[in-house]
Amino acid sequence: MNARERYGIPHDSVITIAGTVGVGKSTMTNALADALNFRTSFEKVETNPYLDKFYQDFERWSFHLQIYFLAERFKEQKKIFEYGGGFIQDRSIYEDTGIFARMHYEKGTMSETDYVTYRNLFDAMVMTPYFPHPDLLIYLEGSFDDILTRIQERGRPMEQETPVEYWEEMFKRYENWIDNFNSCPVLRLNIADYDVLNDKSSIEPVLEKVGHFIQQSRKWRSSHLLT
Ligand SMILES: Nc1ncnc2c1ncn2[C@@H]1O[C@H](COP(=O)(O)OP(=O)(O)O)[C@@H](O)[C@H]1O
Ligand SMILES: Nc1ncnc2c1ncn2[C@H]1C[C@H](O)[C@@H](COP(=O)(O)O)O1
Repeated sequence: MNARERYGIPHDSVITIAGTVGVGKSTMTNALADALNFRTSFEKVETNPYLDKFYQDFERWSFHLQIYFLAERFKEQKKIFEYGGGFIQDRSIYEDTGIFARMHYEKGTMSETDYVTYRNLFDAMVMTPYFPHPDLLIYLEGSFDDILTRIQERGRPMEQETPVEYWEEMFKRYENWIDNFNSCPVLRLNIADYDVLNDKSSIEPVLEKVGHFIQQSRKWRSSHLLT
C-alpha cells in the first residue's frame, strides 16, 4: 500500500502550501509530492520578469508584479482543474491579495486606484469554475529569526538586500492573516517540528494529519453539499 492509500488521502486532492517568504514552502511541496506521487505547481522565480525590478522600486513595479502573479497563478489553477486534482501547490492564491497587494497598498507602495483595479480583477477571476478551493491549506510557521536565516542562506540577492523591516512587516501580517483565514480548511505546522531535508521520515506525521484533515473536510463538504 502506498503512502497516499495508507493515510486515506484521495487521489484528486489539492493541497496548497502557505507561509511567509523563506519558511520552507517549496521544500514541503516537493516532499509531499514525492510521498504522495502528486504533481506540483510552483511559483517560477527565475523567469519572473518583474521580481528583481520590484525589489529595487516597489512603487514603480508593485501593480505590474501583482498582475503578473495573478495571471501565472490563474494558469496554474486552470491546469490543476484540467488534471482533476492530485496537486501540491507552492503558495496559495489567497496570499497575493491577503498579504502582498494589501501590504503594498497599506504601506503606500501601491496606489489606491491600482489596488482597486487589482482587487476587482482578482475577485472576477477567482469566482469562476476554474477556482475550486483547495482541500487543505497547510500553513507553515516558525520563529522570525529562523525564517530570516533561511532567506539569507537561500541566497537570492534581491531578498538578501531587502531591509529586514520588510520581512518583519510581512511576518506580522501573516500571523494576523492566518488567524482570520476561513476560505478552506487549514493545517498549521511549525517548522521546528519536522525536518524533511535531513530526516525523510518526518514527513510521515505530516501525511497522517493531512489524511485526517482532508477526510474530515470532505465529509463536512458532502454533508453541506459544497464543492
Ligand atoms: N526543514 C528545513 N531545514 C533546514 N532548512 C530548510 C528546511 N526547509 C527549507 N529549508 C531551507 O530554507 C530555505 C527556504 O526554503 P524554501 O522551501 O525555498 O522556502 P519558501 O518556498 O517558503 O520560500 C531554503 O534554502 C531551504 O533549503
Ligand atoms: N503576490 C506577490 N507580491 C509580491 N511578491 C511576491 C508575491 N508572491 C511572491 N512574491 C515574491 C516573494 C519572494 O521574493 C518570491 C517567491 O516567494 P517564496 O515565498 O520564496 O516562494 O516572490
